[in-house]
Amino acid sequence: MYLYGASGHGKVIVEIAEENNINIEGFLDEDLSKNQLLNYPIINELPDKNIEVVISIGNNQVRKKIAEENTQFSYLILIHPKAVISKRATIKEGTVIMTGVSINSEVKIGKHCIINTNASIDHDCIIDDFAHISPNVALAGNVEVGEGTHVGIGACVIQGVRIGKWCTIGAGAVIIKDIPDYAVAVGNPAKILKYNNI
Ligand SMILES: CC(=O)SCCNC(=O)CCNC(=O)[C@H](O)C(C)(C)COP(=O)(O)OP(=O)(O)OC[C@H]1O[C@@H](n2cnc3c(N)ncnc32)[C@H](O)[C@@H]1OP(=O)(O)O
Repeated sequence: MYLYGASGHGKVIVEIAEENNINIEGFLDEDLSKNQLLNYPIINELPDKNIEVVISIGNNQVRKKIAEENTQFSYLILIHPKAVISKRATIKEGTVIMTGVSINSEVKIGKHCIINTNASIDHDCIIDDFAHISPNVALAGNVEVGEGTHVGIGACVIQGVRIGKWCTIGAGAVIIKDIPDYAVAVGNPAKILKYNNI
């Protein structure tokens, strides 16, 4: 498999693939100044054929653009062996799940999401495509997170809350009511700071 994006996030994903004994051919990256990361080669030309890929870029908008522009690839799901995932959860292609994550019953996770280190996602949550749930986030039961939304490190969300699409939830925020599309919300209890211009 190849990782698209020779980045710090890519280093974490390499180690998930290694833990799963998946053969890593190298990174794909358009930056010609890069030629190696963690002893894996970086290939600057994008293959125009069906290869197995995970997009290892943290920016949700960029991840979406790359996925939409490169439909010739087969996108893998990568799950760290030390994540605990309900057999009733569903996870779509391109999504990566880091170490220490807990995902409970009937959670639905879309495509090309990042579920980062030690995040806790409780029963019946729905995470839409291209979302990023940062390290140590806690989502209570029945929370919805819209497409492309970034939930910042250590945030927590009470049960039943709906967070819209392309929102940014600040580090450590406590979300106790619904958040509209594109909002940037911070604090405890969280308040809307501004709106993302997407
Ligand atoms: C493995 C990994 O690395 S995963 C990556 C994880 N990264 C994150 O979780 C980052 C999350 N990002 C944040 O929390 C950011 O601070 C953001 C996106 C919420 C805001 O960033 P910016 O738009 O640059 O806002 P800026 O820094 O100018 O702050 C604006 C105001 O909001 C306040 N503020 C910013 N972030 C927070 C926060 N998380 N909680 C409370 N207040 C905050 C600032 O103090 C400032 O207040 P002031 O105007 O009274 O001085």
